[in-house]
Amino acid sequence: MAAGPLSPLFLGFDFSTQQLKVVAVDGDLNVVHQNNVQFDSELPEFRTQGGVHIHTDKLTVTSPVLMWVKALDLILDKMKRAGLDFSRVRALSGSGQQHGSVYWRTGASETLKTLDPDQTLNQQLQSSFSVSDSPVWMDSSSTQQCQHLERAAGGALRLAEITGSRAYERFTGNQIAKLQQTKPNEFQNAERISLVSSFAASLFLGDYAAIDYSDGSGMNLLDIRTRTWSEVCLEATAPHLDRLLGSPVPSTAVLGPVSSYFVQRYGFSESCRVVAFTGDNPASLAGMRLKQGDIAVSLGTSDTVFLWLRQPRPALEGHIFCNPVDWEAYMALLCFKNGSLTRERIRNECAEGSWELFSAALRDTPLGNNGHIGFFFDVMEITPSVVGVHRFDPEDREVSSFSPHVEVRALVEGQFLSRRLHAERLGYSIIPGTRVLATGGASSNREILQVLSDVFNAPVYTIDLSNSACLGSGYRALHGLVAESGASFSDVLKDAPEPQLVATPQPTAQEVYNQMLKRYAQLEDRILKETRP
Ligand SMILES: Nc1ncnc2c1ncn2[C@@H]1O[C@H](COP(=O)(O)OP(=O)(O)O)[C@@H](O)[C@H]1O
Ligand SMILES: O=C(CO)[C@@H](O)[C@H](O)COP(=O)(O)O
Repeated sequence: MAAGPLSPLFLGFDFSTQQLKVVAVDGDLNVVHQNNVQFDSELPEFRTQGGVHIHTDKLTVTSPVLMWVKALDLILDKMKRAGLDFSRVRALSGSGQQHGSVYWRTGASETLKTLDPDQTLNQQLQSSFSVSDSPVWMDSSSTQQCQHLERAAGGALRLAEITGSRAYERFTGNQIAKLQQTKPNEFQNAERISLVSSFAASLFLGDYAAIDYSDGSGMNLLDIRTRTWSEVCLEATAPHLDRLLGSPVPSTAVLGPVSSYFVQRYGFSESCRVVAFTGDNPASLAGMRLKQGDIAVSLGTSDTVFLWLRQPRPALEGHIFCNPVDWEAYMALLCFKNGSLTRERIRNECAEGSWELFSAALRDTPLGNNGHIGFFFDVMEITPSVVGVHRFDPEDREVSSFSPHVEVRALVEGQFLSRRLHAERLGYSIIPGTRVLATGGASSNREILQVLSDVFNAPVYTIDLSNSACLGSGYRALHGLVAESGASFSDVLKDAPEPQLVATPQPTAQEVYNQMLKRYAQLEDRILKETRP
C-alpha cells in the first residue's frame, strides 16, 4: 500500500489505566500521528488519582465510565485540531485495560444507535450506564465470589483448565457476581455488560460490540478451548448472564462500519471498519509482533510479563489467554500490581521526584546492590498474593531502611527478580537467542532497561513508541480487513519496523543474578509463610 497524502490510515486507540492514547499508521506502516488524554490532569472534574478511585476499604477500585466517554470526545477533537483527515481512515481498532466492566442501562442501545452529531458523546450518554463507577483491574474486593466460583467449577485447577486462570478478584465474572449480590438494582437495570475494550468499540460502532476471545479470557467465564462461555461459570456467576454478555468473537473480527455519528461529526468515511477491540496486553503482543521464544515485559501502570504459547498449560499461577492475532495459539500472562506507581513512590521519596535522579541512583550502585534485597508490595500484590514492604541485608536479616540509592536499586532489582522468578515458574527459560521486548511508560528509561537486561541476562529490545498497545491496535485494524481471507498477521505486518536493541547484559550479570534469584525465591517464601494466615 503506497503512503502519500491520500493513502489509507489505520487508527489504534488504547483506553488504559491512566490515559487514552491513539496512533495513526499509514499504508506503509509509518506512525503518522499520536495523541493522548491524561485522565487526572485533563479531566480533573472526575477527581481520579492515576485514573482510578480507591475506595475506603482499600480493596474496591473503580473508574468513572463517563470519564472514558469524555476522554474520547476530547481526543477526537485534538486529532481534528491537529489536522488529521478522518476520511482517510480505512479501519480502526483499539484496546482497553483488561478485566474492567461497563454496565449499559436498559435503553442505552437505542441512544447509541441515534446519536446526534451536533452533541458530544458525553452529553448524550449521561444516563446510559446503570453503574457509574466501573470496577477496574486494580480491584481486589471479590474474594468471596472467587471462592464460590472455584468451588462451583470443581476446584481452582479445574477452573484454570476451563478458563485459563484460577479465580482472581479483578476478573470480570467475579466482579459481576459481586455487583449482582451487593447492588441488585444496578444489575437488574443493565441490558448489556461490556469489557472496557468492547465498551470503547461500542461507542465507535453505535451498537453493542462483541467481546473478543482474547480479552474475554480475562473474565473467568470463557472456555479458552471451545471459545464459548462456560455454562458452569455462567451459572455460578449470575442469572441469564449469556444474554447480558452477547456471543464472543475472534479478535480479528470486523464488527461493522463506524457509526454515522463519527461520519457526520468528524468526517470518517462510511466505509471505515471497526475491528474488534481487545485487552491492552494482547494488543501489546500484536504491537511488538512477539514471536514464539520472546518474552515481553510491559512497564505500564501494572507490570506484566507475557509469552506466545502454542498449547495452553493452565496452572494455579498466571493466566492463559486466547491469542489476539492467531486463533489457534494462546498467550501466557503474569500481572504485577506494584509496578509504575511503586516506582513513582520511591522516586518521590528517594530521588526528589526526578526520573533523572532515579536513573542516576541505578547508575551509581553495583549489580547485586552489595547483597541488599527489597520487596515493595505497597498494595496487595497479584503475583504472589501478599502486601507489605520488606528489606533484607546481605545476611538475610530483615532491616527497616536502606539508604536512598540502595533503596532505588533494591526496588528495581526486586521487581525484575520477581518477574523472572515467576516467569520461570510458568515454564519460561532464558536460552541463547531469547529477546526481552520491553514496552509501557517506564520502558523509556534506559537505566531501568539495563537492570532488566542484567537480571534476565538477555538483550532488551524496544519498539519506537512506548505504547505498543496503541500500535498493535493500529496493526490489528489493518490485519482485520484481510484476516477473513486467511492472511496471517505476521505476513501482513512483515514490513513493520523491527524492535531495536537497547540494552545488553553486563559481563558479571549472569553470576550475580543467578545467585540472587535463589535468595530472592527463598526470601519470598519466607515472607509468604510469615504473612499469610
Ligand atoms: N522516565 C521514566 N522512568 C520511569 N518510569 C516512567 C518514566 N516516564 C513515565 N514512566 C511511568 O510510566 C507510567 C505510565 O505508563 P503507561 O504505559 O503510559 O501506563 P498506562 O498505559 O497503564 O496508562 C507512569 O505511571 C510513570 O511512572
Ligand atoms: O490486569 C491486568 C492484566 O491482567 C493489567 O495489566 C491491566 O490490563 C492494566 O493495564 P495497564 O493500564 O497497566 O497497561
